[in-house]
Amino acid sequence: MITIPFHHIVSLWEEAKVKAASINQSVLISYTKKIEQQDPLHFFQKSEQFFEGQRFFWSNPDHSHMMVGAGVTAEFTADGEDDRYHAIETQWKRFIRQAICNEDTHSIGPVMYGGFSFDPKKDKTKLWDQFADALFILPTFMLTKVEGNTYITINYLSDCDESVLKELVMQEEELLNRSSIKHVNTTSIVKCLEMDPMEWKESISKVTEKISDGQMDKVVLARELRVLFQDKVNVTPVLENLMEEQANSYLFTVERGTDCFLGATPEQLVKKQGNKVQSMCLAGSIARGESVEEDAQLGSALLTDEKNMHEHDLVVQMIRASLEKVCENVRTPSEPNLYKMKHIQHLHTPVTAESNDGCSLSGLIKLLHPTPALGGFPQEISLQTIREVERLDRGWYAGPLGWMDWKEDGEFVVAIRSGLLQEREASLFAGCGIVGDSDPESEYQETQIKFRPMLSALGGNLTQ
Ligand SMILES: C=C(O[C@@H]1C=C(C(=O)O)C=C[C@H]1O)C(=O)O
Ligand SMILES: [Mg+2]
Repeated sequence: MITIPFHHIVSLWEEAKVKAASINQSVLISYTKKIEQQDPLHFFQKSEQFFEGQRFFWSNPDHSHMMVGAGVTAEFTADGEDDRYHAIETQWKRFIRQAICNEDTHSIGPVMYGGFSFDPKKDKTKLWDQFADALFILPTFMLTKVEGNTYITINYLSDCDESVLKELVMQEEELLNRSSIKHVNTTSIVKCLEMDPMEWKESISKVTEKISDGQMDKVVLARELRVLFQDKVNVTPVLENLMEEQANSYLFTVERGTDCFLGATPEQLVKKQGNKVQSMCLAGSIARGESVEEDAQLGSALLTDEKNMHEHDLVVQMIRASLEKVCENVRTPSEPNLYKMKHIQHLHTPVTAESNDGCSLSGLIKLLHPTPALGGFPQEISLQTIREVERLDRGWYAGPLGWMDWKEDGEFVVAIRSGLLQEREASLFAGCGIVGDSDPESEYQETQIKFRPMLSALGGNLTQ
């Protein structure tokens, strides 16, 4: 095991204190070191002993980029700001500009993670109290696994005491030691409560009428499933199940005290790396087949279904038009392909582009969110309709969730196929794109399928 030498921690801290005194504000010290291979899930579980309620997990679909955050060194919020995306990025830039990093950062360096609620203008309930409309965290420890290499980063502030430094080194040693930990099981589900399914179907009929009247083209309506458990849910085995079952998905977990928002989403909102920009149009859905033949039949039915193609095309048009405002060479294939997960298959159109100078990741999120895959089209009237007819508090469900590094590059997903765990309860969310010829019963069935990834990871099914 390679740990970070105490004298390095101290000498960077002393350098930071001098700088802090000269600029009259506390300075971040960020130390990154390459370490032996570590299983990120194991690290996530180990960090529970010091940082329960303060952990983060991220994996991209092919697991070539995984991150685990533990502890909170700094927090960024944007209450009352007109542009919450820009406000967060501005705070981050200022904070990072003064940071002292070790030379050996392997270009990993400090990374903040967090997310945005779906719609800050929607009336709030207590459900999402722990998740502000914009909330980002710089963790104390970050384990990063990229392209098979593993790194540990420690983030601390110049104004901490020397005793904190000693504690950090002790914690790091403990977190990285390979001693095995007790395997924990998921608890059992006592009850699943569908929140007003009849009313939800009625709201679909109302919306299809508005669409047929020509008021708008598409609105995404979501609903909630409440799950009650025997005991408090431990997040590690749930995450393990998601990892095993949900191939082709991003995995994410954000813990806030006793609440935890997690999911396995297939949907990327945007990734920016230098001037390279990627996004994804994902809309239009059908079940997976029992056999290879049935699966292929369902897939080709989806690719030729007018209703689903329309649902999808609205997303492609909007994402293209938004990116064209700030990027060159916005490229999409002319036809969607199929994107398959364990329980569902979608129409999928990948998007690539090159950003112009001055185009930031926060600017891209602002332009894109919510796309018609989660909001509707046109954007403002569909959001207004959701505010009026949807009964649930979406909170961070369907919002942008991701991370940003010290170069202001990063990746954000759309936080769907997700749930909010609160000790012995969970709220799961699923929605679907409503267009003029949507049938309430088949949209209802589509949401049933979309609940399955989370429900299955929690050890249940919809007959409970
Ligand atoms: C809204 C959700 O999914 C979205 C809606 C889809 C649809 O209606 O076909 C497909 C993919 C997602 O963009 C969800 O999973 O909750
Ligand atoms: Mg749909």
